[in-house]
Amino acid sequence: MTPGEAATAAGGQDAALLDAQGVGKRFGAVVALSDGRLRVEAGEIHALLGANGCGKSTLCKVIAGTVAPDSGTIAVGGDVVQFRNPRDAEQAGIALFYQELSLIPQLSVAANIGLGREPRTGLGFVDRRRLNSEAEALIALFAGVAGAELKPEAIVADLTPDLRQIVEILKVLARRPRLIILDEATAALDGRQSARLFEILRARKAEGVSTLMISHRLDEVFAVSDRITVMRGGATVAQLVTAGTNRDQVVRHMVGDARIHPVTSQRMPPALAEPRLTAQGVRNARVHDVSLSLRPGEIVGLGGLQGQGQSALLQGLFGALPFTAGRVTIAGETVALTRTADAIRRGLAYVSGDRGRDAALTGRSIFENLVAALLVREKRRLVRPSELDPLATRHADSLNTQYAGLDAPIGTLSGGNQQKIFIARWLATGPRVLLLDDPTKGIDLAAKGDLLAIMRKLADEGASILIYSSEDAELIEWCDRVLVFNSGRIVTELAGPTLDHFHLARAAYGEAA
Ligand SMILES: Nc1ncnc2c1ncn2[C@@H]1O[C@H](COP(=O)(O)OP(=O)(O)OP(=O)(O)O)[C@@H](O)[C@H]1O
Repeated sequence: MTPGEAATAAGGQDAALLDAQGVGKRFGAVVALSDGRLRVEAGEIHALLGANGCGKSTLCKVIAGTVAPDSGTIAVGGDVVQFRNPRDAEQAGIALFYQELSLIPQLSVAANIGLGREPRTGLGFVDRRRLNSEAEALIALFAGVAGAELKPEAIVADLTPDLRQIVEILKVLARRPRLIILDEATAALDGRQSARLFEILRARKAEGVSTLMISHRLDEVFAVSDRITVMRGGATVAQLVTAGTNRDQVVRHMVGDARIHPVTSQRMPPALAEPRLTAQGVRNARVHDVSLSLRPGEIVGLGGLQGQGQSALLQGLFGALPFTAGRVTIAGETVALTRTADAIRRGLAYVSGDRGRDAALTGRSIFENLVAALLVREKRRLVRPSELDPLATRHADSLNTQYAGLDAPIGTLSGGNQQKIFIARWLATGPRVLLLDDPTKGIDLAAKGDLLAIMRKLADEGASILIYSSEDAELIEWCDRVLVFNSGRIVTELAGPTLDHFHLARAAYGEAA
């Protein structure tokens, strides 16, 4: 923007709450943003969409003062601003929810929420009573949809991913911003928690507060947003009014000419073979007396509200959260799954959507992250890149991951592209039983289609797949049958005509199909 144009923006009558124009940002050779443009009005909910790696998080970080842009202008309420750090942005009324979370795990919930703006006593000490009561009032916003563990004194490291995500949201709300920026804030939340968040945002909107939300879930975008900005390849390509557009148009802007696998392709029912894996009466901290069997070629879903034992079952089968009772068989043989290395060697693979906690070898290269599981499976200690390089490249490319080279640190990838690498890590082991724990968190629509195609191919080749997804649509469209969990138990099995949104919701809330 020229100085003349900047002056016009500053003097304009109907200045937007936020107006970003021509924002550019490079990281070394990578052009993260070439022409980021975004206009957010006061009192609106605005969605920022685009495929993984298209520059959404970088644009938000520029707006929130975390990343310094190379070019472009940002105006807040008509005034051109230059934020040197997040504190500057906060003073201008902008607060960002970080996709990778900005919490200090060793501190309490209240300390994290109040970080940097702690109330003080007359003597200048932190006023813990006020800190806790302020946190208490914020926590109450999620009353009834968050576990009782969410308390001001709780240590963040002890919380489940959904509760940590809620704490990050509360940390943003505590700052009372005029512009709330949420970078995939619902990724770890279940349906009820997301719905509550949107209620809160609508209430803020009525007070003139705006929200900018990044989401890969088009259902929620169409349910709550007023306007949509779509980015592709580092540039803004469309600015739309939600009521005047539809899913297909938005997706076309997002992917350009790229191809998307049809997500609803039909497949043959799996052959009736002997079970590959059975569990009888298994238990651990969150699983109470669960029995199931998985045949070769089957894709079986785990449904229900978040945190009902689905993840604990998958972790139990993988030896990460060993069962304390019951029996598991693989190919007819009783096995003790007490260590993940044993599970990997028996052909099991576990993909978690919680990339922060379970997946990343932080500080290591993409290559090391890709081959980590394969080396355990093969019991190999020495890495011979000449042998592994082609394999790593093939698997990294299988989900259309964007990366500069296999040597680049994993942390330089966008969130969704990191998740694709963690999925590829397990595909590289050639698993016979694939355990997927909400694997599509943060990955874009095209990659979801690619993942489904890969799952179907693996199943057609005889693998068995057990998948938990927080998105019912994935369970309905991807699975042969779905076991619905409630309080650590399977309450219903849905298949064929009963495998739909209605029956899933009814079973999740405690009624049998
Ligand atoms: N600190 C960094 N160092 C190097 N490259 C980076 C860095 N941060 C982002 N990038 C690159 O910039 C591009 C844009 O990343 P960004 O995180 O903004 O994408 P995004 O649209 O938010 O993606 P996602 O949907 O996967 O979260 C990607 O290619 C990413 O690898």
